[in-house]
Amino acid sequence: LKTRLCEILGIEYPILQGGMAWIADAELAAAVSNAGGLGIIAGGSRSAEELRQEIRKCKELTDKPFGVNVMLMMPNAEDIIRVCIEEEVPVVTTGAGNPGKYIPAFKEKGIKVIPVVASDALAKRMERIGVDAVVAEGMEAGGHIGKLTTMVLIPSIVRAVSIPVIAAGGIALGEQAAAAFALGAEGVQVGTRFLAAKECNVHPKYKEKILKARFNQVTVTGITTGHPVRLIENKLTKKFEELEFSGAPKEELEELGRGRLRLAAESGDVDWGSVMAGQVVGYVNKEETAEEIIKDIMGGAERTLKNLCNKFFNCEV
Ligand SMILES: O=C(O)COc1ccc(-c2c[nH]c(CNC(=O)Nc3ncc(Sc4ccccn4)s3)n2)cc1
Repeated sequence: LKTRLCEILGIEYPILQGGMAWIADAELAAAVSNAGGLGIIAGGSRSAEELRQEIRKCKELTDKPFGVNVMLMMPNAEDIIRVCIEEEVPVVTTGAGNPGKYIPAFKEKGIKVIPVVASDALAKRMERIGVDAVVAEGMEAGGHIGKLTTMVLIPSIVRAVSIPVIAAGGIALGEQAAAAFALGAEGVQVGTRFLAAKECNVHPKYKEKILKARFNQVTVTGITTGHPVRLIENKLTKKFEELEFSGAPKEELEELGRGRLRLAAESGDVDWGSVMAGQVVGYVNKEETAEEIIKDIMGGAERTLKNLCNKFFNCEV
């Protein structure tokens, strides 16, 4: 199963691993890239120099393309971007903001840029300034989420631009990837399922929560603050919901949420940390290698699309 994205990024399968802050490091990214996808190192949770070391480590672990995810709202975003350019990172994905002013510097170095877009207006602006593809993330995703589901969001972004659209949010199985391709996506970005990869170095207690979580244990906090976050329910979410529905001021709620992802991902405090995860967490029940995950998703997507063709149109593929 090949799409334009494979040629543009030089990857075998049109599948990206989400550059999840505090979770995605060089080891996970290299394993995903070695298995034919695009591994992505989180830039949103490191100093510029720590990122430089992570990039160099990734280059030792794989000679395939890999990416760095830049969280544009981070205070050190410009330093992170400077290191990506100096280290000639093959691909940069960006989140939580408009990377417009950095595009010329990336393009001058031949660095591919793939922003997450929050609307078709932003998608059109990004295409006009020359980004290589866009990620459209549905609210099934873990972490900070938007308003629209993948099923609703993807066709609108596909119609808005002619560059490849990568679907994110609610994709962990081959059938879900096939559905994204049916909606017009030319790639998928997977987060939650790679959290449970053998090569993912998130704290074991976080990984255990992912493997045991059921669909009805995923909740969203912060809807009233305007910064909704999807995560697995625990003591923190119950405390947050109490405060939220007792009319606590927005600042108090935001303060409660600060630094909690690191607490869960690094220190393994899964009671009072933010155990961010997407709605698909109920399907993620065993630890597998990045290669097993990629082969399962891409193999499943191909099988699903071929079965649909045979079942509905009698074609013999
Ligand atoms: O028009 C504009 O300028 C605004 O543009 C945008 C606005 C929002 C977005 C956006 C929404 N979602 C995403 C990508 N998804 C995410 O970024 N999901 C996240 N989950 C947990 C996170 S934890 C964290 C780590 C470091 C700093 C802050 N938070 S980030 N980007 C993209 C562009």
